[in-house]
Amino acid sequence: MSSPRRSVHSTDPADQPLLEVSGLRTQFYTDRGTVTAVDGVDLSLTSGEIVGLVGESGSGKSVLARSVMGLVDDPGEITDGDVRLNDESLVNADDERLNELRGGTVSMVFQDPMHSLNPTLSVGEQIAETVRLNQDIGESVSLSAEIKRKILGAAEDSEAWRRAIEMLETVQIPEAATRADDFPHEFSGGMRQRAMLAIALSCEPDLLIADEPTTALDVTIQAGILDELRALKDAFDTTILLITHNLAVVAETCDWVNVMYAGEIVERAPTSVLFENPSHPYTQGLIASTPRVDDPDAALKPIPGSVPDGVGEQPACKFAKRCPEAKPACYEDPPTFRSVGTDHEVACLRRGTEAERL
Ligand SMILES: Nc1ncnc2c1ncn2[C@@H]1O[C@H](COP(=O)(O)OP(=O)(O)OP(=O)(O)O)[C@@H](O)[C@H]1O
Ligand code: NI
Repeated sequence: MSSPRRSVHSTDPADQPLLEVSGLRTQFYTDRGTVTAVDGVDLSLTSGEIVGLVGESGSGKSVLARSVMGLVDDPGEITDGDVRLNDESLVNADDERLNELRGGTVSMVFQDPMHSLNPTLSVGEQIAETVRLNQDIGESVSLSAEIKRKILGAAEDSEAWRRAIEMLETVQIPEAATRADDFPHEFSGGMRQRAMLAIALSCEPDLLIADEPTTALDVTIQAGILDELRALKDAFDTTILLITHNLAVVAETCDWVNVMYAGEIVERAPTSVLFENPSHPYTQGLIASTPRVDDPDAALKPIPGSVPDGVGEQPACKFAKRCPEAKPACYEDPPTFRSVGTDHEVACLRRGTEAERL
């Protein structure tokens, strides 16, 4: 659904985005100094959209995702800005509330599946557990989960187990009924990633954050998972934030794309617009450095240099040092977003209307 971007300032509740990230800054206090991994990000997701977040390794995609979930690793913290889900602040929410939301409304597939599965429980049991928790949260406010489990006992357990197998089938684990008894170490990397997705989907979340959900998978299974994400969106109006450095995955799956560089969003547009008319020199560089599906033999032009590490002073435009179009002003004047087409915004002094453009 490529609905036009809705105004953040609209007073119509139907126009409110599901997720609204504003001015978000996340920093880590390390021996090297303070690392600013997310540096003033604004992001808005409307119900039923699949929104892509792309950028080179180290650009801050995972930290942004973890910040939204309230799961920033030590020694990091959110130092500025807000994350609002259905207009409720998550930055100010307590752990109890965050846990409640993470079990149902929001769920995340982490980039590192081995560290997010419990090694001591079978894969099926872990999915069944999520199903049970989700039912408890969804159905009962008066009865504690513990009591409810005792009363409902085996019947609910077998229902949760059946659902767990169904979810493993959904993410294309072969012989799901047998493999459900396996422990995470008995799964391949790709299967673990799919198991993580099964757990995330079994919450039937309103918002799914999927961090590189297909990276370890072969192309056929990758396509199946992407189909699954689209089907999920259609069936439940699930909003998905899809993080990847694979532009082909974005092109195929997302309604919108946000391009992230050194902790900042530098360009956003509907997917087709972004690929037909990339504007930011960084986006243009990313596309030129990626193999083309339609012309796999075309010469690739890597972007020279690398993503800054987020420590110390940066030029006003953090891409300036690597940018083929940089002018002295790019080092001095911070770029703000400019419109370069319908729903198409870019943070670059060298873009915009003739009057704006450097
Ligand atoms: N726990 C941490 N402590 C210190 N710095 C961190 C920590 N986690 C992330 N960072 C730093 O934050 C920056 C952004 O990292 P992040 O993992 O978000 O990048 P990414 O875009 O997800 O990259 P990739 O595509 O490789 O997954 C990097 O400079 C990284 O070193
Ligand atoms: Ni990452």
